[in-house]
Amino acid sequence: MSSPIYVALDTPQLDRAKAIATKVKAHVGGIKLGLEFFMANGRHGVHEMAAIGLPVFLDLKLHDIPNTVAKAIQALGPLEPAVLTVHASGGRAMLEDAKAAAPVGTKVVAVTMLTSLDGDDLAAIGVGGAAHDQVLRLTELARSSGVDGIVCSGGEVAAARAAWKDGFFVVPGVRPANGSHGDQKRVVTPRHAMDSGASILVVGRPITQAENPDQAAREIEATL
Ligand SMILES: O=C(O)c1cc(=O)[nH]c(=O)n1[C@@H]1O[C@H](COP(=O)(O)O)[C@@H](O)[C@H]1O
Repeated sequence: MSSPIYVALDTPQLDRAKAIATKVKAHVGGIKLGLEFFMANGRHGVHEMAAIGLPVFLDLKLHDIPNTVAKAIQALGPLEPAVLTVHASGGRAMLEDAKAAAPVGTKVVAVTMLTSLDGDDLAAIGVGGAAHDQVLRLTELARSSGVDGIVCSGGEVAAARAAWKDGFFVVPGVRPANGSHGDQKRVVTPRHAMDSGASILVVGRPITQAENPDQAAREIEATL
């Protein structure tokens, strides 16, 4: 079985993204290209990275009115990413239209609550209650809107999985024991996330900033 690790290649430099992907190729199941990479390298960059031969997770976290999101996804269609993100808080119509606009083979996953946020951040944007409840509310919205899965932290994935048995669960914000959290607030270890029901893990800096990215990926894979 291929590794559940998707390495987040958060860099504007195409050459650097290619070099890291090539180094870690044997120990990851796919690559994740996000806003930083896409803003700098666009569709051309995605094509170049796809040529490496790993599945591509295109993480653009689309969040706009339904028509705009659907048209943006249609425009991305020829890239045929394995996974594409939208924000669950864009609402039911946006989620339904996003799924309808995506290529058949692309999993559309809805970001529930960013792993960089905690309960205080929710309160600051006027959302009452705990992070856990907000994630479960948006999980149910995503499930009933027909997308393929969600993005959440490893702290909520067990409850989300219990509520949506065949959903696709993406867990970022994972750190090896004693790893630096950086800007992430809701963090668990990769092993904990997998044991709790994650389908795939997104791992960025613990691999990309390591002195030896291949060894870092191998060490994380060995804990799973
Ligand atoms: O959708 C994502 O991938 C995502 C959602 C989320 O809630 N939190 C989150 O960190 N991410 C992404 O996961 C990656 C995490 O990177 P590291 O913190 O460096 O491992 C980044 O590329 C983020 O954009």
